[in-house]
Amino acid sequence: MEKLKSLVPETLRRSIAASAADDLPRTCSSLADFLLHFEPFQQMVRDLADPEVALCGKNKEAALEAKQKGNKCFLRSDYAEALDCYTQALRVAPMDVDEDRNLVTTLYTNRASVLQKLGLLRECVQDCNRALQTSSNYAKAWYRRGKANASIGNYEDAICDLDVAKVLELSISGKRQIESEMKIISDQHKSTIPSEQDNENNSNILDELRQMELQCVTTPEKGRGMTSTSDLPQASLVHTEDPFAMIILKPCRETHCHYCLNELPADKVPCTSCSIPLYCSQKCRIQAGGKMCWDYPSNQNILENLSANLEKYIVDTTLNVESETDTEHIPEHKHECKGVHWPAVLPSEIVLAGRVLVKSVIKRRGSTDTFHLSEISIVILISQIRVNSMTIVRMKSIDHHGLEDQFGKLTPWGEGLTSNMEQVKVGQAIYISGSLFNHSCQPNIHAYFLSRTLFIRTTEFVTSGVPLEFSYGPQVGQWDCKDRVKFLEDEYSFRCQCRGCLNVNFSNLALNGFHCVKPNCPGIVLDSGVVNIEREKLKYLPRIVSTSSVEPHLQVEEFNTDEINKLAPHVQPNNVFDINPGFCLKCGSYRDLESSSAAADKARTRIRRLRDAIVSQDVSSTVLLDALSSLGLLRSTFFAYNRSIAEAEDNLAQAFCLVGELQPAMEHCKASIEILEKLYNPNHIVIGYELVKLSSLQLSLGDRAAADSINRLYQIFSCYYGSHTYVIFPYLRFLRREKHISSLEDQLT
Ligand SMILES: C[S@@+](CC[C@H](N)C(=O)[O-])C[C@H]1O[C@@H](n2cnc3c(N)ncnc32)[C@H](O)[C@@H]1O
Repeated sequence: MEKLKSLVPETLRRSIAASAADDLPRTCSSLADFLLHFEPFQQMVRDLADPEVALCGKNKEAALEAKQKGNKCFLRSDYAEALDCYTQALRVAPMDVDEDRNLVTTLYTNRASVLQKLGLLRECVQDCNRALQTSSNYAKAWYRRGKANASIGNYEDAICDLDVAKVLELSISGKRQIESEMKIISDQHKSTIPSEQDNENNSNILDELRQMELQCVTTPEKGRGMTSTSDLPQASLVHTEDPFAMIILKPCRETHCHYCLNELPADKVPCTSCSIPLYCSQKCRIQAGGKMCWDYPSNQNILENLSANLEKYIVDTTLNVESETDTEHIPEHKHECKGVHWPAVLPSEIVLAGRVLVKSVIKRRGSTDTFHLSEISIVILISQIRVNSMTIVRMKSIDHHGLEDQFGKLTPWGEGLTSNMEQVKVGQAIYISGSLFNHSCQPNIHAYFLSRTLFIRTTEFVTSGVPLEFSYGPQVGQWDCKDRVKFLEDEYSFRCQCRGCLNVNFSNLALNGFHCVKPNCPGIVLDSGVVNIEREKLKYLPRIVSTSSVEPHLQVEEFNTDEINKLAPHVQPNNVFDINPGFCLKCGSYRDLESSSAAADKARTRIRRLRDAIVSQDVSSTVLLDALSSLGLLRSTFFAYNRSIAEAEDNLAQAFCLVGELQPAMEHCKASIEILEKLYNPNHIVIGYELVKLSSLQLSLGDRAAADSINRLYQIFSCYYGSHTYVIFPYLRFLRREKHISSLEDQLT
């Protein structure tokens, strides 16, 4: 692709780059004309579309080779490697429905053995199901399913599985062995007390989604946007939606399901017609690609000698998922499957545009409208995708079992939760209604994803008619106004008109502010970048602060009294000096920002060194002491709520944790939270993440304040994720359970 791009004449490239909207039809047509008559382009399309040459065709020889490798790994007990080999073999194995026992059946059965060895018993049962769906008379697969079902306590299924295996087994000795195993399982079954069902969290999402009346309103500043016709309490679910079209991002192609975007399990399911996508289940495979071309084998020949119950059991086991799956919607992968697999070679936005087009074409079939697409509409579509698509993110999962161990032993939280929560970008999607929500750097709603479904919740009480806006990325508290404005202009090509950017705001000044040169003065000193963007807003500030209330002739709605109150202690109430870079807003003293910045940069370099040491898990006392003295310098140079101080405190908390000194770790963690509470707000999700770290340290130290921290973080997460809190942050259960255990211990002592 890059090579092809470099072959487009420079003049043509320049004329397209410099095109105004009116010129685009002409310049784009020139590019289309050029490519249509350009032989290397034609050849590339031919190569990509040729199933023989293309990357994604099935290949029986390659599948057999990978299978052999898998068998060898299995024999030398290298199960992890065997798992990879069988999965690779399944990706390229063709579905030979004519053969008595096709390769796919054997591969799923072999992989089931590996999964059994690895203790992944549910996954083992799934692979047996897949094997039986292609060859229902395969005794070995029924037998393995029975053994795995017995191990996870599904005794009734296990007995049925072995019963079928016994019928299919040809040798008398084999039948006897199965019979004796059935007897053992049956005895185990009788001695087992049925366990209580975990009924928690079965709430129906649709029940939660009240009949919110959202309406689309248009303003000159932001175009269309969404509001509610009634007041909305905090944490209300206001919108859910499945994407019109979606694409998995390239870095996640081997790790996440290509349909639902959840992390892939050990029993990955490849596409039956090509070798590219991987799914977490058959259901996702079918949703993505539609029902595939092969038919299920008939069960007729094995059903003859069986009881009616067992007959029904076989039918249920071998036909379950496929027949139940709703395939009404338009499958995204189907038109890309076989021949060339475009997502492997083209940029995500182009593939997404292709999926939008296919869906539109299919939807119009049957309607009388004709569908005509010119080069210019494709260009518009692609640029609209840039503006309107949403990036689907996932919270990187924490290993719960590891967590449980840590709680069990109450060991220090070195590698656990004192590190920051990480989000992974997994997909890009078009949501038809979701893309009508505008951006705010101080949002009042929060968007998140469960598999590919978008959910939107209020994070504060929202009065009817107030715009509902989530953040497209930057937020007040994270960056100052000029950085946010620049980011949004670069990434989304609009100048932000949100409340966080238009109004006076404490964080916009504090985040990168300097300390006054007088050590005891609480005033803020601003640099020229901040002054330039804030000067207009600050013009009214001294008068507002001096009267402690907003003067009637000023536009009241533009001033948030909470923000003014936060600023009041740090600025001079009387307008006696100008707002200039380097001058304290409280006492007017001058600070030489050039030399202060140079000194602060050195301190930040030493903090970065500490960060590197944390990453390599090798924190020496020299690095730690250096960082501590740098923190002192940052505190005397920067304003008390400057973000660099919060970051230094956070790094020190992690470093002390790593070296096993939990008390100072906890103090630094608290200091970081104190700053972030001012920059964001005390109930912001960022504070929730910090409280996870703090509470885990408090638990390790046996500090009773852990209970309050855990309650607080639970409140914050519930406000952002409502009934999905535990689905998104499963470890919160462990924290709450541990809090409960500590409080019981307190009662005992
Ligand atoms: C995903 S669309 C939102 C819906 C859009 N307003 C419409 O009329 O279709 C994003 C576009 O909305 C506008 N927009 C969204 N948030 C904005 C904001 N805070 N300030 C100014 N324009 C905004 C920008 O034009 C941006 O490119």
